[in-house]
Amino acid sequence: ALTLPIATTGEPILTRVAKPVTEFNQQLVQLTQQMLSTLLAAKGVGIAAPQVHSNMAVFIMASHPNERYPDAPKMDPIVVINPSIIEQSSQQVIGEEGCLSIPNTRINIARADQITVKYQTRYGQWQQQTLRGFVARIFLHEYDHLQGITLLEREQ
Ligand SMILES: O=C(O)C[C@@H](Cc1ccccc1)C(=O)SCC(=O)c1ccccc1
Ligand SMILES: [Zn+2]
Repeated sequence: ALTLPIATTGEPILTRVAKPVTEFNQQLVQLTQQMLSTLLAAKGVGIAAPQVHSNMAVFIMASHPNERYPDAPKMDPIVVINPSIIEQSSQQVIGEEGCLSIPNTRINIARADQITVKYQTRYGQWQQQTLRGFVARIFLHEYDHLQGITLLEREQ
């Protein structure tokens, strides 16, 4: 699977609301494979479909320890499709974030420390999970991308 060009600030795709996935077909599998290759090549911890010019409600989370979050969990990439947030803790944590679409930028963002989420796997199976800490932060960052929101809109 080859890597895809990453949209950067100013490209309209980053400001649009992504559309729900209805066809769990080979085309979707190929998109997720290309998103994963792009994510790994960019050494990120997440990537959303709009960032590779696709308007589908799909993102990948791939937490791994990094200089900013050295104790981040090392996890197998998770493909998240048609996500919704069921609950967010009122307790928030401020943390530094980057964005593959906003190069050379680090912004401190307040996010809920714990969230309950629902999403479909690449096979269309519904999952409901509670996420905490850095993984919850990644989910919320990618979920924002599906709403057409980036760090620049969240910056105080
Ligand atoms: O633009 C993206 O979605 C990728 C972004 C995801 C993300 C980073 C940090 C917090 C939440 C979500 C990145 O992976 S930026 C590169 C990176 O690995 C990183 C940058 C700053 C802090 C921690 C990690
Ligand atoms: Zn981003």
